[in-house]
Amino acid sequence: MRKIVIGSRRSNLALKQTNWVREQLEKIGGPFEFEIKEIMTKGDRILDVTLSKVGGKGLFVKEIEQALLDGEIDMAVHSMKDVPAVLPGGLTIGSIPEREDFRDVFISNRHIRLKDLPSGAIIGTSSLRRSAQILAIRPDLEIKWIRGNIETRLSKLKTGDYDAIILAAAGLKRMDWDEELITEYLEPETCLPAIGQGALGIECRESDVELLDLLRELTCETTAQTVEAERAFLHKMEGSCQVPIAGLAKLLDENQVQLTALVASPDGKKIYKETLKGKEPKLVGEQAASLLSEQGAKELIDQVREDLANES
Ligand SMILES: NCc1[nH]cc(CCC(=O)O)c1CC(=O)O
Repeated sequence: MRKIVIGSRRSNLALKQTNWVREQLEKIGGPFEFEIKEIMTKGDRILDVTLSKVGGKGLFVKEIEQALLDGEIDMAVHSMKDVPAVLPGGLTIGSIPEREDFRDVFISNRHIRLKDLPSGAIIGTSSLRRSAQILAIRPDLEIKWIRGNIETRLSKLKTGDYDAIILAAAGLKRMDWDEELITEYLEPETCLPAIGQGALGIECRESDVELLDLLRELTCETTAQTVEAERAFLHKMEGSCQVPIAGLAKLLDENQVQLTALVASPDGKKIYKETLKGKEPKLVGEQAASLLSEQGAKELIDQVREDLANES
């Protein structure tokens, strides 16, 4: 009997996701037992700085990856949208289970839909991707940064600093809070989701063949292929969370993958967006990146990078 140690962030959502994966693996069975080890990451500790300024979403993942490399844990369950485009050497995503809802949602105590908000209303988000796309359709709204896990954000909404907040449907659905809170789903035409949004990824050591065999059983091929296209775009675009970047792929009947990819200026005034399809997910992602780059997205990204370098 091998004991497999699963590393997890301490947030309720992370633990919920990790426990779900554990249950699925236990159902598959085999000579394994599982233990969950909680890890406090830097991203969880630093709550007072804009996320993009302190090194981005990768913060949540880095320390867990180090624990994998050190052999302290054997696997970790991530939200794919938090996983940087490039993994450290020696690690791999062993499984991508079936995707939850990929959409963002609108949550407010006073208003039902985004379009109901009066001019000057304050939206809470710490995502450049969300703020750029919302400002593109509602330049009259105000964006105010908000940090913390889902519970923290919901309580900040209650205390009245914000008229509405935007969250991912997937997190709320996994917590079973969707029915009670969601009054509007933002379709991808309005707010294209983050790359990998709604999908989980299970990371482990490349050399752990035994575990990889087990994890493969939990993979959803459709999700894996669509997320591959999205992440190929992210990688080729050299995107970070310092630039509004979004992407959503779906599988068409003829076994083709169709990807909609977006890069925007932070104020939402300039939006590069294309939809393209092909048979090879990785290629489709890379083609999308080339196409948007040619149109001017590359300059936009370089400009943001330069501005950041000058700031610090
Ligand atoms: N940015 C944090 C984050 N990372 C993953 C999710 C949950 C949704 C998912 O699995 O994609 C969330 C919360 C949110 O954006 O509302």
